[in-house]
Amino acid sequence: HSNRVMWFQDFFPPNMCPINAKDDTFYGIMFDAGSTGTRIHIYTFVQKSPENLLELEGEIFESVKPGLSAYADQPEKEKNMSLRLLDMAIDAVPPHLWKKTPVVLKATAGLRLLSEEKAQALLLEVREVFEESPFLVPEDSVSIMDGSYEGILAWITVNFLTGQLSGQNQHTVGTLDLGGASTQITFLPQFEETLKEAPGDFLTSFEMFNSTYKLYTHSYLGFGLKAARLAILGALNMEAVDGQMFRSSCLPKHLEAEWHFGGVKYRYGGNKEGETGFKPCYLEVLKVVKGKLHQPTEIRGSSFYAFSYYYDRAVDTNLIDYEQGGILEVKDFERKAKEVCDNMERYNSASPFLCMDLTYITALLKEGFGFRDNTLLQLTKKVNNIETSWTLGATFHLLQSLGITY
Ligand SMILES: O=c1ccn([C@@H]2O[C@H](COP(=O)(O)OP(=O)(O)O)[C@@H](O)[C@H]2O)c(=O)[nH]1
Ligand SMILES: [Ca+2]
Repeated sequence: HSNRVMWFQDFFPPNMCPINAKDDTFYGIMFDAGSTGTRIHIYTFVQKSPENLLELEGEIFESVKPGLSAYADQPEKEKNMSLRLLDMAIDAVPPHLWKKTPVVLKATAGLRLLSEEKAQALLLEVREVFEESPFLVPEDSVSIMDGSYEGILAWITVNFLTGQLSGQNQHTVGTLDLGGASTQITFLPQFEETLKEAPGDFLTSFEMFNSTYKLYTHSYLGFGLKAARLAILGALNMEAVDGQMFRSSCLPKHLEAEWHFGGVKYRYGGNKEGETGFKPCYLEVLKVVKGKLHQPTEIRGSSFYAFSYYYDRAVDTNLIDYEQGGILEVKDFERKAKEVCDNMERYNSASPFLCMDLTYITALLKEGFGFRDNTLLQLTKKVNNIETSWTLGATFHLLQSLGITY
C-alpha cells in the first residue's frame, strides 16, 4: 500500500490524486508475456466526455524474468509469477473499481515459437489465476497476440504519447521494435507506391479514436535479437542440441559457455582457430538477414522511433543515455559494432554477445529493412514517463471493445 501512495505522489499533485477517484477515472491491466520476461502495466485513465480523447493519467509498471516460455515443461510453476504481478494491481486499483477493471495477458513471439500444446498449457495456468482474481476477465483474456497487432499497437502507443493521434496536423512516426524472438516494423505509408509494392498481408486497416489508419506492418518471427543469435550460431529450430558446440566469429576467440533460451540449453563459443572481428562477423550475420525481409522504398529517407533491444544495446555501448535516450543514425550502430568486434577482449566483460548483437542490428537495419546510413532513429524508452510498449495501444483497444470508452 505504501508503494502505491508513493507512486501516486510522484505523478500527481495531492489535490488530484486518483485515490480519491472521480467517476470518470478508470483502470486497465495489461500483461505483456514477452520472450524474455513478463510485465504488468496498470494504466489509469480519465475521459471527461465522449468528445474528448481519452486521457492517460499514469502507469504502474513491473517486470519479472524469465519469460513465460521458460516454464514450457513445468507450467504449474508459472502461477507464482502471475500471482505476484497481479498483487500489484490489487494494491493499485481502488477496491470499488476491481469489478470494472479488465485484466488481459497477451503473449508474443516466445509462445509463438512453442508447440501449440505447451503454449496452451501455459496460457491455461494464467487464465486460472485471472479467473480467481476480483477483476473483470473478458472473454479470450489470455492469448497469443497476432504479430501484426504487436506492431500496430506499438505504433498507436508511440503516436498517442507524442500527440500525433489528436488534432488536425497528424505527422505520425514509424516504429521499430526489436524483441527477443521477433521484430516489428510499422509506419503509415505516404506514397501510393508503398501500398502497391507491399505484400498483401503487410497492410492492415485499424480503427482507433474515430480514425482509420491504413498501416504497413510486419512481425518477423525468429528475427528478434536472441533468436537471431541462435540463427547466426546455426542453432535455431534445431530439435536436439545435445551438448553440441556452436561457434561464431562474432564471439571472443577463447570463449566457451552455455546459454538458456526458451527452455533450451545451448553451448556456444568463439572461433578458436579461425577469424574473429567485424568483417567475418558481418558476413556470418548477412547469411541470416540478406534477402529475408521486405524493403519498402519509402522508408529509406524517413526517421523512425526505435525501442526495446535497439535501445538496450545503444545504452550498453554508451551511444545514448539510459534515462534520456537520444537520436542516432544507422551508421552509429555500425561504427560501434566495428569498435566492439575488433576489440573483443576489451568488451568481453559486458556481454560476450555484444559484438554479435550490434552487428546484427546494423545488418538488420541496412540489409534487412534497407535503411540508409544516415537514416535517423529516435531511441525512446518512455514518453512522459510512460513506457513505449504495445501494451498501451492494446489497452485502448480493449477498453474500446468492452464499450468502457469511445
Ligand atoms: O515493457 C517493456 C518490455 C520489453 N522491453 C524490451 O524488449 C526486449 C525484450 O523483448 P521481449 O522479451 O518482449 O521479446 P518478444 O516476445 O517481443 O520477442 C528487451 O530489450 C526489453 O528491454 C522494454 O523495453 N519494455
Ligand atoms: Ca516485446
